[in-house]
Amino acid sequence: MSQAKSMSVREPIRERRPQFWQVARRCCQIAATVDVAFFFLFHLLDSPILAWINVVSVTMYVVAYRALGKQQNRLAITLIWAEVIIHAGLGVVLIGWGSGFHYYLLMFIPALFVSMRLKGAVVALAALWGYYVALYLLMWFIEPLQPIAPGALLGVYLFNLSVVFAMFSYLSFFYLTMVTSANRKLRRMATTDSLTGLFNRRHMTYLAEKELARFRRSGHPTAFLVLDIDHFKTINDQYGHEAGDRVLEEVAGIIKAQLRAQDLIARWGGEEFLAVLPDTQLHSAQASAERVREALLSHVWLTPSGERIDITISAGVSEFRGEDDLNSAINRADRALYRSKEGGRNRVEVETV
Ligand SMILES: Nc1nc2c(ncn2[C@@H]2O[C@H](COP(=O)(O)OP(=O)(O)OP(=O)(O)O)[C@@H](O)[C@H]2O)c(=O)[nH]1
Repeated sequence: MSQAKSMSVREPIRERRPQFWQVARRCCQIAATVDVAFFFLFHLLDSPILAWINVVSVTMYVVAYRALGKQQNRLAITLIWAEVIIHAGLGVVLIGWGSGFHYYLLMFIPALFVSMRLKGAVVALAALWGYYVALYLLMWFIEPLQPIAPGALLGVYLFNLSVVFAMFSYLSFFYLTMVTSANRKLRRMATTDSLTGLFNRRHMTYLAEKELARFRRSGHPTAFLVLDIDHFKTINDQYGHEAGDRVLEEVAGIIKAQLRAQDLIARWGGEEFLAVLPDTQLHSAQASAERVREALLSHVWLTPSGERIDITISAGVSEFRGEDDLNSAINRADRALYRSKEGGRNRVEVETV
């Protein structure tokens, strides 16, 4: 029962959005620095209460910063919330709405959605809105308790506005960077094979179809190589799956190194690779396949335990023909590959009919 319960415990917030807590830590540093500036500013403006409030604020940010470092996120976020809400409220009540202290409350809007689940964020947002409006209405009915000179008020307003602008810009830039890198990662995951880094089958099919369309338009020759590691099962069986994986990675690297930058290379199946060679005639493609075969043959292959092993590859070569669809061109390369295997492996065969 207790185990079932612990299995259903929700994932801690930090693990869901680690970058958010990183930026929250940075915000604690910035906010504490701003509060130190406020301490001196309000002393100069002869507002000791507002000045000493900042000592409390800095202490709260320091504790929140340390709590974030220890992954005590709930404590940290409570402290940050309390600091901003009380500080903004006191600032407005003591020197007026014109101080611009209320702008700091708005900074919570994006942070709420990133740090909470949707339902909690909506409730907190409603509460924040209520507090903001209540503060505004309150200042309609009362005068500031510790007014400062109009020039000083303008200075405080401009300072607050500038800090909020700077912090929003920082947060926006941070989110933009995060989204861009997440998109890049997703695209990479959707198009590449995670083990070898080559294109995956789905993306290769898309790219090869595009090459086929280009071939139909321009008639430029386009060749196919299907490459298959020989007796790969034995490597797995004798040295383990992990050793097999390392071989796949290295073979992928060698194929890539031997072909041109514009050639498209994919992991087509378990130990099978497909390369599409644009603007390449059959005999050149055959020479490329031979180059790959020889490079693999002359490479020194070592197992994780340092044992030397032989790795060879067989290949089949074909090219697009006028009436082709993608499958028929690949099938011809496959048949040529089959002849390589039948003929003793470690060979390159070219399509016949
Ligand atoms: N380590 C590892 N092995 C894989 C992976 N994908 C497929 N395989 C293995 O690749 C082996 C392919 O075996 P077979 O199809 O019999 O081919 P082969 O042993 O290379 O024999 P020939 O192709 O006839 O020379 C199988 O044992 C699969 O389990 C992978 O991602 N990692």
